[in-house]
Amino acid sequence: MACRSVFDAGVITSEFDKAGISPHFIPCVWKWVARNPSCEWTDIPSLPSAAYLVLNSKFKPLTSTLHSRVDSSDQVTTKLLIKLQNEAFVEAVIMTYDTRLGKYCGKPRPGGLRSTLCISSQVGCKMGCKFCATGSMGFKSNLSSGEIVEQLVHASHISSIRNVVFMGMGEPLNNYTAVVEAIRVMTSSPFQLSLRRITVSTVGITHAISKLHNDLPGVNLAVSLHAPVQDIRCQIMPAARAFPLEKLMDTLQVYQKNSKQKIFIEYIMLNEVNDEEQHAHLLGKLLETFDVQVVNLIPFNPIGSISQFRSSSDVKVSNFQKVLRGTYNIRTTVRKQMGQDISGACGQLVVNLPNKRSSVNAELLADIEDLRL
Ligand SMILES: C[S@@+](CC[C@H](N)C(=O)[O-])C[C@H]1O[C@@H](n2cnc3c(N)ncnc32)[C@H](O)[C@@H]1O
Ligand code: SF4
Repeated sequence: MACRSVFDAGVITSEFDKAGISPHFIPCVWKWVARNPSCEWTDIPSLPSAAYLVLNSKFKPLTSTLHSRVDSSDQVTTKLLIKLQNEAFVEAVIMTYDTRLGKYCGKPRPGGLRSTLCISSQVGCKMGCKFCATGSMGFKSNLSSGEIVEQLVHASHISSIRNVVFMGMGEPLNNYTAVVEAIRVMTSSPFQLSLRRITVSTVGITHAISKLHNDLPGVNLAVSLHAPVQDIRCQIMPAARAFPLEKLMDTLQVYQKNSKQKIFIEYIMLNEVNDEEQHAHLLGKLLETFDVQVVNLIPFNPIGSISQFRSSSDVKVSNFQKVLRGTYNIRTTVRKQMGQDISGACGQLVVNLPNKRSSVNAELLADIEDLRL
């Protein structure tokens, strides 16, 4: 039987419990592994002897390996290709921000560093969005909570990670239990990230959005809306049939009422699909009663022959932005293009080999990071 990751919190808690070992020892194990992923269990001092037996028989320090790493030419973006125990690959992207220079920077000065990590929650995705290469893969497997946390462990050996965004491969709310468990581990010792610095991006899985605030109060929610009306949403995002726009907006109203948190809205700009002035007005009206942190207009990243879409012209994107800002007073940004030379762009990945294009969206990280400043 395959060994489990020690970062699978539920599994290690239950195994320790069965062996009569206090759960208080778990953060100690995590601390050692986070510091030194190739440690031997016997390196960890002061554990009860039963703990060494359990660790030896059931767990590996890390179940995934860092297969390769590619830095962008400006060294702002680093893409990690991580091999899972089941031989599948996922990607994670690190972006480094220099707080003193006030921009993403490849050569940060000491003390001015903050890094954001974009991670994957699934291999492939069953949501099938027509503009997304990950969607075209279909669903392959869910990551365990440990495999999700291990992306943070690998990345932390390269950079000091301050923010985490679930905007890599997969639909995080479609792997809800593992994602919630992983976030709880990330916010506890030794990682101790603040929930405020973690963002979950979703296509709009309504029943999961309803639970999110209770399970993770304070976590940020980004919604990939992409159309202001149901029929366009259905054309480009098959999941909209299962999670209709009206239901989604009702769910978001309740979410905001309960959480008192602003939401991030993602809107991919697809030529002659959802990018006309009338769509901007419909979107503005749809969002009028919401507390929106920002609408991110995302230039479509071509995914070769997989998709029939084209990116909207700069003029159309700019007009769209003007309507949302001018008429509806909604903070609206246009996604920066980043990490292109290492294929670190939104939705472009079908991961198998190191040089294939990436689904991890470096531009999104930039927008989220900008808003934290
Ligand atoms: C890859 S998804 C992962 C998170 C989640 N499944 C979601 O859809 O929000 C992250 C973001 O990338 C966007 N995206 C997907 N394919 C894209 C493409 N080809 N060009 C630009 N953005 C894309 C998605 O719409 C979403 O807003
Ligand atoms: S955009 Fe998100 S939900 Fe849609 S197919 Fe890609 S990963 Fe899945």
